[in-house]
Amino acid sequence: MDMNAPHSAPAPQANALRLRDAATPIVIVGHVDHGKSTLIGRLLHDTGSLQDGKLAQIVESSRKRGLAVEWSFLLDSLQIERDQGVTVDSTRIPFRMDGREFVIVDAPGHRQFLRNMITGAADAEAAVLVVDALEGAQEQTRRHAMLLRLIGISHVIVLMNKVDLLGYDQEKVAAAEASVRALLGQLEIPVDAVVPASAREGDNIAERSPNMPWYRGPTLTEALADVPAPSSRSNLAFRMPVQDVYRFDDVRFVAGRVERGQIKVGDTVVIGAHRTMARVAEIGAWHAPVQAAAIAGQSTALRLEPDVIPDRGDLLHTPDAPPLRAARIRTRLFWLRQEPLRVGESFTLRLATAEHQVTVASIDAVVDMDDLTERPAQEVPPEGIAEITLAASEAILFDPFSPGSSDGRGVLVDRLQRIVGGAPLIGPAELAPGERSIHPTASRIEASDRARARGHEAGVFWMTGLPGSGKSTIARAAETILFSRGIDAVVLDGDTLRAGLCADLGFSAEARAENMRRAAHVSKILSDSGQVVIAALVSPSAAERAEVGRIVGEGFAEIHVATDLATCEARDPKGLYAQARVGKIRDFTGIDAPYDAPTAPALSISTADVSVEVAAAQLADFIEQKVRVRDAG
Ligand SMILES: Nc1ncnc2c1ncn2[C@@H]1O[C@H](COP(=O)(O)OS(=O)(=O)O)[C@@H](OP(=O)(O)O)[C@H]1O
Ligand SMILES: Nc1ncnc2c1ncn2[C@@H]1O[C@H](COP(=O)(O)OP(=O)(O)O)[C@@H](O)[C@H]1O
Repeated sequence: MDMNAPHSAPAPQANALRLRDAATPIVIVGHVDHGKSTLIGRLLHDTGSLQDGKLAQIVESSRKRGLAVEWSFLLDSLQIERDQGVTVDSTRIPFRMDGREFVIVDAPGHRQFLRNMITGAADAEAAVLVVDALEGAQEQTRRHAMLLRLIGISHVIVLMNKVDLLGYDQEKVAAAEASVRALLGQLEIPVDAVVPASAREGDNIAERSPNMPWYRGPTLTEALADVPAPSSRSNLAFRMPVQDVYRFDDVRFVAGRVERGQIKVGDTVVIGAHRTMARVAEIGAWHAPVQAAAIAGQSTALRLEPDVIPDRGDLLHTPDAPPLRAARIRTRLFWLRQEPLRVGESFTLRLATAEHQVTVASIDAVVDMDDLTERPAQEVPPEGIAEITLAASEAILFDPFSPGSSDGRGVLVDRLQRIVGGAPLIGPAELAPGERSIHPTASRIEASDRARARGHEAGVFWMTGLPGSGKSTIARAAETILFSRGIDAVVLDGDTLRAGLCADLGFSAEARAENMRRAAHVSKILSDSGQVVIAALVSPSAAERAEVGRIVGEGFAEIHVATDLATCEARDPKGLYAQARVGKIRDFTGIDAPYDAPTAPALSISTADVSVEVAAAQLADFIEQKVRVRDAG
């Protein structure tokens, strides 16, 4: 049954609603070459979990012939199977131990690891941190350990690997263990067990090693067996995100996975978004034994009375312990995009089966990956970690992020459906004194669709130059030329803005910065709506112009109207230079206020050397070449 098909007609298979025990996801991490792959191969073999009989045979026959088994080859074979699409799930390797199911979340590279961890592919309950006993903790050991802490993995088992190379020497192993414990202690990561082992030789993996009689602690599999199973979440308050609603013979079933708690026939549930109440009349009971209850980790289907119809994404909960409800949410962000994140950007927040439109209302702190301290910042750097506030246009139901569970594990998705960040939700965002609760909305229209409709892309062409350099004159002339070529540009002129929007501002450095900030935001709004913007402001400070570039983002181009001071002063179209020279006007740019010329403008026009017509044509040509949508054919 396609669980993603909306309200699909029934084609029930007997196992569609088969209730199964939840597997315990574990993630295996560690510095490259410290033995991760070998460990996975060994663990699968020693627990008899190699489903592919051939692989097991190869292992056995090479052992019988006295050949060393390269355990990591096992993993490579699995990888090849996955590449060929043989294995359905590309990141999860199941294995069983004493009747209990585990899933190894295979995360080859660092990036992949991070992505898997935070997208919820790895609801990892526990992590095995593999450390080469010879080399001790390395840079990646440290980074992975920090991520485990930030992600909130609650059970960490350290596998001190390759102790055969230390001759199983108790003292040497103890020294290596002490250094790893010191590192994890520094990072305040509690450790369930430190297991001295050799994945290659099989010491202390599934079998107690005869080579280390001095070791009294658990083997790796014993340590894993101590990790609480996900079903222990069945004692928490009931939550079931609605995956879909199915109809069978006019009977409707609400399908989903019980994330926490349990539900029995006869219980009352609340359908989160609308706060409607209903009674559970039946639990997943066709082509399968009738269930009286469903518990955390099970996929199930409920028949409700009255027959209410929740939407995909609604959260079912019990009335006594409701989830939090907030439209502003403090979020820990694992940012995956290659460009920085800035305030005002909008995304889809995916939370279990729900999707909400959210905007980044503030960036509250960025985590320094070297020492885990938090500091204020304007933006989140590529692949950075931060605390941000997300604002939605409606209240979102959620339980705060809790390690090892699916609670509050949000993911940010951009307009192209790319996952750009993991966003564990921490709690409702308190408004700081004086702060207003704002919930910006984002357009649903794609920039590419606007460009197609208008015949050109958007852009912000920011002209800077001394008073009288010719900014306004050229901007207006270029506007006319562009219009005749089918490009509708809008001119934001300093003098014009100052007559209205910025009428309250003077010419101090602060007032100019504010003037530019406003003009930048207006430019941004206009260009987001597909407009070509020509801004003509003195904008004397290079730092403030850089800030404008940040506000506008993509499509910003700095244009220097590089007319020299003498020429501007000679022109003095408004007589302001003359007044500034005699002190009637103070802080006049070029006379008694500074002007930082751009060092690398996208275009430079010196009107001292060319006519208005030529200068305007230069500008219009430049803009047209930047924004014109080229025919694909
Ligand atoms: N003290 C002082 N310094 C600079 N300019 C002055 C000043 N006082 C008035 N004017 C007139 O205001 C226009 C500059 O406004 P802007 O908004 O472009 O300036 S800024 O970017 O905020 O620096 C500028 O217009 P343009 O000549 O079109 O540049 C001036 O005519
Ligand atoms: N090549 C040229 N380009 C632009 N302006 C010129 C040129 N030659 C002379 N001027 C004159 O210089 C003055 C420029 O003033 P303005 O456009 O208001 O400058 P700004 O907006 O930079 O203060 C106008 O009076 C304009 O007629």
